[in-house]
Amino acid sequence: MSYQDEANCYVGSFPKDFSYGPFEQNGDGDNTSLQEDRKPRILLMGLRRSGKSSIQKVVFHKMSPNETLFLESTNKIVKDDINNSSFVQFQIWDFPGQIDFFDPSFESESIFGGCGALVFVIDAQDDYQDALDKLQMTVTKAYRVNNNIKFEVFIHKVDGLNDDYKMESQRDIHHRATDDLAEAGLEHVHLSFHLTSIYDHSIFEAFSKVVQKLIPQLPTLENLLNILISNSGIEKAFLFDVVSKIYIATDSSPVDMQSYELCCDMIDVVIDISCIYGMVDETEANTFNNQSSSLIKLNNGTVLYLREVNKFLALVCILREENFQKQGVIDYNFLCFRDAITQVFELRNKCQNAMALSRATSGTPEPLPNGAADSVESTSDRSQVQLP
Ligand SMILES: Nc1nc2c(ncn2[C@@H]2O[C@H](COP(=O)(O)OP(=O)(O)OP(=O)(O)O)[C@@H](O)[C@H]2O)c(=O)[nH]1
Repeated sequence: MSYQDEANCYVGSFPKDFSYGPFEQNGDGDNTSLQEDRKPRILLMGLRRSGKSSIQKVVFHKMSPNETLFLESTNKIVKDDINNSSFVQFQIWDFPGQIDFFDPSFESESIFGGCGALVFVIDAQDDYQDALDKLQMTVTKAYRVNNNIKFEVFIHKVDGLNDDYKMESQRDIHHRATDDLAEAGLEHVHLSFHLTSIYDHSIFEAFSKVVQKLIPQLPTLENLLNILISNSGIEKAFLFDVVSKIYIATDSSPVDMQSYELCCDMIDVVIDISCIYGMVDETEANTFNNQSSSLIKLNNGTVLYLREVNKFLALVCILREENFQKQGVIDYNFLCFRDAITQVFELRNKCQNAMALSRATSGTPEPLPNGAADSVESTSDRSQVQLP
């Protein structure tokens, strides 16, 4: 089986969680629209000018941060399909800052019902009391409709703040937001906080964490990465979605921002070089393919090693130069790793296809072929609504 075939294996129907592979390859128009409707949603909310549209444009549309200065205010919900070009597939809904939950036209059931994560953006350069009030209102409203939502608070625009003030703001916002929730009787609701800016990699890192929480196979991917690094003398390994530079998994050692930035930069280098020198045919859109790999030796004795996993995913490893002498072992272990990942998603595909088939024939879901019903999936699947 070629690598391209392997990538195509991931195509399938994924009713609730992340889908793997472009829908267009499915070749079934009706099925495609069904899948589009069932894609998990990430909602971007927050006050006006807090930076929601900028985040979406920078992370998923390669807009340079400076260009966001010219973005116009959003005045209706903007739905953005993150698919086709990327391994990770979902929808991002960008809300206007002035949204009014008490407006009768605000369909909270359908908006929050199928939502996987709600990202609330707070402008840390501004007075954030109003934002905290809005956060409390938003969480209360959303949690009542769907208690499976992951709530993520981005303390945003921290590029303008010094380190002490950043930490102080985070502590203060954390404290006040959790107090507000406790007052509303929602002390059990968990909020995750991230310090972010579009002017550095923090926004990509934060989005990686949001996306990871919605990938049901994450523990398996982490385990596979742990096995790979411990048997190959690798210090840190990231599994990247190449297009968005979101890492969908890493091994269980702590992530330090510098390592992540190095790996992101390496992906940029590989893509740039591939675009300049790797294009066989002028019409070729994606030059990152099964032949892609790269090795960069830094002058501090560290090696960065990139291998493609499939059309959308790359493994980027950081290791000491002396450990790279056994490159054969690393390469062999990588092939085992890639096989294992393929199997994980093939199994996932089979389960999803079986569920889709049983739905089509009987109208009610049947147990998964391996007998392991995915409770999270079925719960959320029930709450999944058709898009307006
Ligand atoms: N310094 C700094 N400015 C940012 C950052 N992110 C966004 N901005 C700026 O914030 C302003 C508002 O950004 P938008 O993305 O339009 O904000 P929004 O939340 O979508 O605004 P509405 O559509 O009105 O709700 C723009 O001028 C951006 O350039 C950041 O990380 N740091």
